[in-house]
Amino acid sequence: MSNKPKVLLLDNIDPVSAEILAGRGINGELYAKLTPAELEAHIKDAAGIVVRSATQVDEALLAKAPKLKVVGRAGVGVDNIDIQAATRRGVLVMNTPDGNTISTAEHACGLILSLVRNIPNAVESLKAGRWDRKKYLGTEVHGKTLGVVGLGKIGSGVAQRMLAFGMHVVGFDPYMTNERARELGIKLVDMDELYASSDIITVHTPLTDKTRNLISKEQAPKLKKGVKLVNCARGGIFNEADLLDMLNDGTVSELALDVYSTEPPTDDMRALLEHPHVVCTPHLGASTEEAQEKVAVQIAHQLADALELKDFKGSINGKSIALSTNAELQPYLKLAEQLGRFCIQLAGWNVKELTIEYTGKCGTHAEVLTDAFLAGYLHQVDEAPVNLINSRYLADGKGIKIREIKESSSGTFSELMTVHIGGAEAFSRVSGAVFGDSDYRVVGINSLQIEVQLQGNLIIYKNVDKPGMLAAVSSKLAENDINIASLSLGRNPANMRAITAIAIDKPAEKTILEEMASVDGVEYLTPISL
Ligand SMILES: NC(=O)C1=CN([C@@H]2O[C@H](COP(=O)(O)OP(=O)(O)OC[C@H]3O[C@@H](n4cnc5c(N)ncnc54)[C@H](O)[C@@H]3O)[C@@H](O)[C@H]2O)C=CC1
Ligand SMILES: O=C(O)CCC(=O)C(=O)O
Repeated sequence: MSNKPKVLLLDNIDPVSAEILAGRGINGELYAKLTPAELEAHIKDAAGIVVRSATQVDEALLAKAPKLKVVGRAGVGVDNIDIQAATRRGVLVMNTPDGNTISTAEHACGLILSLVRNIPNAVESLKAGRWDRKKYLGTEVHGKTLGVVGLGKIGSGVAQRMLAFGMHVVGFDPYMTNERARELGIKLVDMDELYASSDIITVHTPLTDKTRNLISKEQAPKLKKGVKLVNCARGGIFNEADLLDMLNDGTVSELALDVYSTEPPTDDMRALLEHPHVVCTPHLGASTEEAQEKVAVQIAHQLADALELKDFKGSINGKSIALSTNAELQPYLKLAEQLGRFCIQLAGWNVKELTIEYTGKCGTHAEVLTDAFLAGYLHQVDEAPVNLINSRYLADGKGIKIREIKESSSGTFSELMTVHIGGAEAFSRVSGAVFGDSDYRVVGINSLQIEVQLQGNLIIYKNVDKPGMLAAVSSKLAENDINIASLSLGRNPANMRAITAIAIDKPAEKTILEEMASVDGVEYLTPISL
């Protein structure tokens, strides 16, 4: 059996993806269509899976894929992937945001032209032996107003193309600046103005709570009578149940759909699809040779890069993971993770608030460093694996409140990470720093200076600061043949308390730790293994 990582390439992905993966030492297995049972069998040992829109990557499927690291979408929309479930499981989800832009924009324009010139109906009529020239009198788009909702890659592309046809283009997109709109020749308007002024409305947004039912009976009074509608984005942006009535009462004169809230559309959609003023295509926006090759090439490279932990382009649920390959960050990522491992063992599970204070330049990357800290902090959590993708999500699920503070550099250390542990019994603050390239140390616990390397087996205890303490505690190690590798002690004369960190050559058994903890004056003792 090959020990190369295996990636399932589903939904008729262009075979070029398998060739690219093979060149990167990855087994890409191409399957046009799998039954649920076959998919379950194949996904068991897969490190990656690439889909288009047909395969539903849901919680149930992810649960059957213990080795899965990456889900790749050869396309834009990820609505067939349960991002939350993937994030929870630490599985990276990535898409290819621009590989099919041109094809989809061209398809939307094709639909617009099909509508205004009755092309599909006219073709069908002629093929049926009729010569209906009068019936298929059309209209020009020149001089008419096109309303584009969603001025991202595809929406802007449609606008540009239809401007070339002489249309006026108005658009709505909360994230589009006036300056960029002006450059494109689009007039930015609010939705009410877009509804009121558009002869044709085309939508190019994702399906979200804000875009669902963007056009339904409710908007009818706002629309230009006989408006033409195009949806080449996602089913559900138009209220499908209302569209038939809106066509029948003349609110909408022509409708073009490429996408449906259920794909393939269910039987209750038949009346709408068969309506003479409806042009419909079976989700063909991205179905061109060029787009399919582009997305297959892009996703294969992206997936191979991610599996090699080289780059995370196109990642959707791994904001910080994209940064994690930054060479300068590596020592701080390691420090953060080791500090996380240290803190959870020091403070236990009752912590409900963690404040992470970044001193110096490392604060620029506070977000990814906190994710790394949390990955270390939650490393013992049973929902393996915990990584930069799901660590914050898991912390949230455990009700742990996370705060970040960024300070400019001050004091002894120019770069310092300090963790304030809310609700911990004995140890409420831990500071760590990087020495050289790869020497990670705790440099303070509570308000005391202490220096211990974040590696191997440690014992940390708090004690009354009185003569003979160290000898009494360390003798228990000597009696059990455990060598001390290093030792650091911080004292607070004001309250006569000290904290001691001992690095030992091998782990101490529970009975030895109990003996140490029972020494008179030891108030709290905990082993730490890193
Ligand atoms: N029919 C097909 O085969 C294809 C469909 N698509 C779909 O087309 C849509 C657009 O894709 P792209 O342009 O690549 O994405 P994009 O991310 O570049 O653009 C989406 C735009 O929608 C805007 N937007 C989000 N919420 C909005 C709202 N409430 N009102 C107005 N604008 C809003 C965003 O600001 C963004 O500019 C997506 O839904 C995608 O899944 C994409 C490729 C192929
Ligand atoms: O893979 C396809 O053909 C669907 C494309 C699509 O809808 C998308 O990329 O969002």
